[in-house]
Amino acid sequence: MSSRAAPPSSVSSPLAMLGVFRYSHRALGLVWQTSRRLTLGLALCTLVAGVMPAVAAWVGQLIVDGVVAGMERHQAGTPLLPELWPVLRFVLLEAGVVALIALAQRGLAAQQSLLRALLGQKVNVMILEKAGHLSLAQFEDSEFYDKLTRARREASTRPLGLVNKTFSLLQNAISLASFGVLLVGLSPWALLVLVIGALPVFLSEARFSGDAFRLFRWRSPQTRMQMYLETVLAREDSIKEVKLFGLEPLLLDRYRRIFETLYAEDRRLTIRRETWGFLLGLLGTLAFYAAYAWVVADTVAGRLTLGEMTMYLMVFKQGQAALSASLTAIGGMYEDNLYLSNLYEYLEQPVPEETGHLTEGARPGDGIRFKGVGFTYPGAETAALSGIDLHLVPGGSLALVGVNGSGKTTLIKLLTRLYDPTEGRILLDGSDLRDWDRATLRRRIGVIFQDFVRYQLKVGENLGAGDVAAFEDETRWQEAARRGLAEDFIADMPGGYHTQLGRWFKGGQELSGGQWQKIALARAYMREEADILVLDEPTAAMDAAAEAAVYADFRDHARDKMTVLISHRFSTVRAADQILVIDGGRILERGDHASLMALDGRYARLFRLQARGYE
Ligand SMILES: Nc1ncnc2c1ncn2[C@@H]1O[C@H](COP(=O)(O)OP(=O)(O)OP(=O)(O)O)[C@@H](O)[C@H]1O
Repeated sequence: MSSRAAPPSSVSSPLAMLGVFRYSHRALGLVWQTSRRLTLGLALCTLVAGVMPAVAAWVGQLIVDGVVAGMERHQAGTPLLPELWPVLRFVLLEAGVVALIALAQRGLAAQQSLLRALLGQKVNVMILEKAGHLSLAQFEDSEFYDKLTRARREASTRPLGLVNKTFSLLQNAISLASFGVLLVGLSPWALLVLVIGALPVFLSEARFSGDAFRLFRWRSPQTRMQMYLETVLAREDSIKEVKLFGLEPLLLDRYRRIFETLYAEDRRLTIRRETWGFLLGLLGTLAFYAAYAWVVADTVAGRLTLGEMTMYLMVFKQGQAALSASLTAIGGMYEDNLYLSNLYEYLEQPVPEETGHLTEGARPGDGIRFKGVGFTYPGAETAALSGIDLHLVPGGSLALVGVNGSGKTTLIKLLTRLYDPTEGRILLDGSDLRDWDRATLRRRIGVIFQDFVRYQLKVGENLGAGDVAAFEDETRWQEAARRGLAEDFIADMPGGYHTQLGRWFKGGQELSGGQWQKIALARAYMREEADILVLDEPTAAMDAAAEAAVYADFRDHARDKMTVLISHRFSTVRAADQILVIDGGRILERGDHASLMALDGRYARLFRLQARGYE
C-alpha cells in the first residue's frame, strides 16, 4: 500500500505547507450551504469580538489620561464632581464595550455548537450517500477502504473545527490589525517587532502539524486493525467464539502492541513539537517584553502620557494573547485541512458511470445467456471464472455445484451485476446486462446470498427490506413469511411482526441460524416482480423437513421464472433442468440429473457419496 510505503517525512517545504490550505474555501462553502444565517451570525460576532478589545484599550487610555488631568485640576482647586463626570463617562463606555465583547463571545459559542451538529450531520450524510454509489470492488480495495474509514472517523468534528479556527483566526487577525492601528501611533517599528517575534513559532507549528497528519495517514492500516480487534473483542456476534477459543489474551496483546508502536511515534512527535514550540515562542515573548521596556522607558522620559502607557501595555499583552491564539488556530487549521483533503479525495472517488438505460431487452423472453464469460477479481492473479457459456430460459432452473472456492458465488455476482465480467458477455433477453437500466435489473432479480444480512430491525422490516416499495406493508410481510416458512415462529414471538431482532437494541430477540435463513428466504419472496430467483445455499442451516418444504414451494412458485440455485446438497440439486458442475472456475460437466448420472463423472461420484452418507 502506498500509504504504508511512505513513512512521515520530517522535511516539509513552506510551499507544501501552503498547498493544503486549498480546501479552506471548500470548508467555508460547506458551512455556508449548511446554514447561511448561522454563518452570517458567526461572521458578525467575529467582527465585534475582534474589534472591541482595541476599543477597550483605547477607552482605557482615555480613562487614565482623564484621571490624571482631573487629579491635577482638583489639586489646583476645582471642585471634585464636575471633574468626575467626564472620566466616569468613559468608565461607563468601557463597561459597555466589555459587555459587548461578552455578548459576541457567547454568540460565537452558541452558533458554533449549533453549526457543529448541522455540519457533522451534513458531512456524514455526504459520506454515506457517496458510499451508496460506489461499486462493490471499491469497498473491497483496502486503500480505498482506508480513505472511507479516515473520512468517517472524524467527520463530525473536523469540518467545523476548521471553520471555528478560521473564524478564530479572523477574530484575532482583526484584533491584531486594530491593535496595529493603535501601535503605529507609538512607532511602526513596534509593529514589526510584533510580527517578527511571532513568525518562527508559526512556521514550527505548521511544520509539525504536517508531520502529525502524515503520521496519521501512514499508520491508518494499523489503526484500522485496532478498530477491528476492538470489534472482535467486544461484539456479540464474535464474542462467543473468542471466549470458547480463549482468544482474548492473544488479541488483547496484539491490540496493546499496536498501541505501543503508535504511542512511541506520538510521543516523539509531541515532545519535538512542544519543545520547538516553547523555544520559538520564547523568542516572541522576548520581543514583546523588549517593546514593553521601550514603552516604560518612553513614559518615564515623559514622551508618553500615563494613559498611553496603559493602553500600549494592554495592547502588548492582549496582542500577544491574540497572536498565540492565531498560531494555535493556524496549526490546527493545517491539520483540519489535511483531514478535508482526505474527505474530498474520498468524495471525489470516480464512480463508474451508468450507461445502461434499457428497460426491455432486444429479444424479450430469451432469458439469460452467458457467452464466453470470464472474471478475475481486481488485484487477483488467477481468474475466478473462465469460458462460461450457458443459457437459461424463462421457466427453466439451473443448479450450480462444485467444491468450495470453485466460483459459484462469483457467477451469481456477475449475474446480479455486482461485478462486470472481465471477458465475454452476459445477456438478458438478448441485451447485454451493461446496457440495462440498473434499477430495472434489480427489480427483476430476487437473490439471497449465503452471507445475507441479519438486520437489527423489526422482523417485518427484515422481510420488507426485500422490496423497498413494500418496506412497511404488513400484508406483504405476512405473505412473504408464509412462503418462506417463517410464519409459525414469527407468530410465536412476543411482538409478532413488530418484534425487534438481534441483540443490539432493547427487547431484541435472537433467532436460530435456520430461522434467520427462513427470514432471508422470505425476504427474497418479497420481490414479487422478480422473474429471476437466485438462491445461494439458502437452506444449509434448515432442518430436513423445512428444506423439503422450501423446495416444494419454490418449484411451485418458480414455474414461469428463471431460477438459479447453489447447493452442496445433491438431493436439492437433482430436480433442476440444468446442472453445471464447476471446477476451478470452469464448467466441468453439464446436463440434467439423469444424463450426469449416466455420464458417470464427478457429479455421479459425488451424488453416490452423499447418498451413501444418508443411508
Ligand atoms: N471478493 C473477492 N476478491 C478476490 N477474490 C475472491 C473474492 N471472492 C472470492 N474470491 C476468490 O474467487 C474464487 C471463487 O470464489 P467463490 O466465492 O465464487 O466460490 P464458491 O464456489 O461460491 O465457494 P463456496 O462453495 O465456498 O461458497 C475463490 O478462489 C476465492 O478465493
